[in-house]
Amino acid sequence: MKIYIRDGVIVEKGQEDRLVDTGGLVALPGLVDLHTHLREPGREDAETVLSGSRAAALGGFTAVCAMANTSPVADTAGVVEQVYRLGQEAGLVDVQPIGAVTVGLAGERLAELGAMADSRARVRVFSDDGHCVHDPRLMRRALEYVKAFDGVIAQHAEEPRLTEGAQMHEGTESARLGLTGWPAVAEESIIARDVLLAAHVGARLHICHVSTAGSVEIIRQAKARGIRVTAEVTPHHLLLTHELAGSYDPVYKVNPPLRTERDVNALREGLRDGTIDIIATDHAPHAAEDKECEWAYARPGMLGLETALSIAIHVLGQDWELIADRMSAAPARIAQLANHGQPLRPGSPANFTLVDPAARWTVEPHGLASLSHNTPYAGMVLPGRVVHTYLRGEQTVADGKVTK
Ligand SMILES: NC(=O)N[C@@H](CC(=O)O)C(=O)O
Repeated sequence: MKIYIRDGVIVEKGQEDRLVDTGGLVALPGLVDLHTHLREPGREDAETVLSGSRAAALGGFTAVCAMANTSPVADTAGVVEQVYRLGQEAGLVDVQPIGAVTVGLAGERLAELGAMADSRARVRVFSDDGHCVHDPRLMRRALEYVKAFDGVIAQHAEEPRLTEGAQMHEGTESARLGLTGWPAVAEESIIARDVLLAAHVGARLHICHVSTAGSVEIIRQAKARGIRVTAEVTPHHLLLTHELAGSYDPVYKVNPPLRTERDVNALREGLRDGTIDIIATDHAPHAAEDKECEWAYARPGMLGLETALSIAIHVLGQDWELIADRMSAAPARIAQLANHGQPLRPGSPANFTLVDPAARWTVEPHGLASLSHNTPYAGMVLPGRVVHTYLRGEQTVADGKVTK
């Protein structure tokens, strides 16, 4: 297949100023991640906008949405503009900042949602991720506010009173290990409440990192009723289960926690039938001091950007149409990123990635572009490798190496 490009846009044959021959590689629209932690400003030892952009490009992404739980929190126009500018300077993927819903993620007062929406960063997705917007009145107000510009509230669904002291999924394994559990109902009760609030307000709600079979069922029913809810699942919740906590290796500690095989199967089914709209990485880099310690003291979170596509291929098979929808078209639509997610045809921006489906590679934590090493896939042999990535016709990854 040949892709003809002019001024960063795909054109008809004969109009190009540049030609890319895909050879035997699979061409996918540039992947879009709705849930990335870039850690800048504040924890540049764990990740920066530049290092995270490198990891993203190597993973086949052309756009990432940067979560707001930085330090300072991205709760003002000033901070979201800073992150946006850093993304432009890195120039490897489009970095779209997510704004906090509440000031300082404290869950008490609404942040400057309108100012962030009107800023140069043009924020459309708001999230207190890492924290649940727990107060139902505040959640209602946030939904009402963003409805005016068809924005979306991305909820980290966790009833904090049910997860106090929680270290892992509440079930047979937590009982056996003697660790406090994070019950499925802590997630499901917030999702149930919030789909009703979204229905009441008529605004868009997005559920971050869905992890339980019960959550999938609530979202399925809400969609059947016409409620404007979308949902994401992470690669790790599609593959890994709670028994891994038995190793006491904190690389497996994550929020929400790894669940049961039954949950994994329900998440896969939900992703296939469209109940779950997208795969989002929840790329959560942590410095060694925060991760290479005892389980109880370790921060939750796992790397995801550089392995997401391979895990998707591993879980879904080489279903390129499904992968292109769940990892590019649908997340671009939810985040209102008009220049991403389009099919590769004349008129679309030349954002794409070329993948060798036959390649297998071994995950080496210190060989990744991320500044942190907390991948749960160390030593695993994964299918599918990103060979080249293009952003507006410019190569960001060439022969598996980032160009900047
Ligand atoms: N997903 C995670 O396990 N961690 C996230 C925040 C969070 O959701 O706790 C992080 O920022 O590290």
